[in-house]
Amino acid sequence: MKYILLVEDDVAFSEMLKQFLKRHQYAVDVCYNIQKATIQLKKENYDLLFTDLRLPDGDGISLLKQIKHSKNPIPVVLMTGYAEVSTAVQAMKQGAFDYISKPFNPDEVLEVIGNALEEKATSSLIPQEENKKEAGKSTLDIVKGISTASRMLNEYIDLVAPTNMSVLINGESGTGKEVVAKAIHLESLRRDKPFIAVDCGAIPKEIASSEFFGHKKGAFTGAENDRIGHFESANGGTLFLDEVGNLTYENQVQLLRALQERKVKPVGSSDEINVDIRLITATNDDLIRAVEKGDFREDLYHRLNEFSIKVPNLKDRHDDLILYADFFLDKANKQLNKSILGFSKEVLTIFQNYQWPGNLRELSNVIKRATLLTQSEIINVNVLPTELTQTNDNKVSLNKFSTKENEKELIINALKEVDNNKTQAAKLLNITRKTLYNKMKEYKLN
Ligand SMILES: Nc1ncnc2c1ncn2[C@@H]1O[C@H](COP(=O)(O)OP(=O)(O)OP(=O)(O)O)[C@@H](O)[C@H]1O
Repeated sequence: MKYILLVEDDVAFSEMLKQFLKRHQYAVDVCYNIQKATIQLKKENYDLLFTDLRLPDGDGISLLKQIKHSKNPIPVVLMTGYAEVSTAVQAMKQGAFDYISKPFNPDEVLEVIGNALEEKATSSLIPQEENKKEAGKSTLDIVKGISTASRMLNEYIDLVAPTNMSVLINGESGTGKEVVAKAIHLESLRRDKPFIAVDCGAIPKEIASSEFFGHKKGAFTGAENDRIGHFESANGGTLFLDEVGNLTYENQVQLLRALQERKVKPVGSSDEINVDIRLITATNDDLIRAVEKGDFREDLYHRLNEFSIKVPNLKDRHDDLILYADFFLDKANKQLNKSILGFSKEVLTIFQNYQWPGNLRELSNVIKRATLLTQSEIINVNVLPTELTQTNDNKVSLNKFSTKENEKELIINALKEVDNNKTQAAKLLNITRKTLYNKMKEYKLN
């Protein structure tokens, strides 16, 4: 199985190309800019680089130069627009294997890639076994996202992670608050120490102090053995308290004391234990309102909120949706031992119109269920739960998409909505940029 790095900033187009290549037995990773591609090239042994010439942070030729100067050069194929053909020819003089100008047809892509890989196989001195990769291999456990909201979130994570500051994570249910907390821990100096996650909403208030600070055998009825509390378990590492707004007033006082004194005393013990923990908390309540109402201690609130991070709702991460869908499909395929290739166009339209009240968790569940129910290669509308297909938004837009007469009107509306940005409009319409251009020409919308 040959392993291709695809570098293309048009998310919908790159996704389509990736699925197409996967269907033809290639393993593909996608990057959207040069910076990410440079990191990937250092990390993985690819057989081929397939890159757009124009990228948000430079041009594909700089990647070509890097590869030519590396120890194990691989073939590079460039994608170009019509107007860039002369640049592509220059690139070939600098060592690119070939270029392919957009719009291109699928057979052309397969032919150029096939030729480039064949050339590599005959000229390469590296034993082929070393280059073998598994289908769809991804080294990422989570999706970082490329939407503006995700970029800001990732920036905040990168900034605060190496510090020792307490972080309060806000966000609706299922947005990924725990994943953010884990990411902060893994990027911190405490990454080799424990990460202990505690759901405060699930702890009965009577046993909360024993849960947090531990207890001695016989401290209360039922305490049959010594027990270590979460603070001690997390010593040296990170303690993540989810649903922190659910703590009783009494538990809030105990928590504040432990944080201020950096010591805990197990229930029934007279000895104090020194603890060094970094605290990360999460809530989907409005803690400021809780403070105003007197339900949450203001001093504790400030102690927890040295830095705050808001995790965006899935509906506000529109540009990430396909990435997440693809990630959850790969995951479901592995868990259920299936090999479904992707989603039908209608399904992607429904995904993009739906509001996702349950956020990433809901998307993940919907895809897992659909993967289980699907018997063909592609996930179709019939395996989606009714709450997705019965919403007014989706009824209207699906009808509209399926009738030719409305197409022109839809394109005009989409272009208006995104200030004539063709890439964004194509994403909204769930068609490729090239199809959008063709349709605009057909309807004389230039
Ligand atoms: N960046 C990400 N990449 C991939 N999967 C993610 C990402 N963020 C969250 N998830 C997945 O989404 C689901 C919900 O995430 P998580 O449990 O972190 O949400 P939460 O906001 O803590 O939820 P709750 O408010 O219910 O506690 C999980 O299955 C998680 O693995």
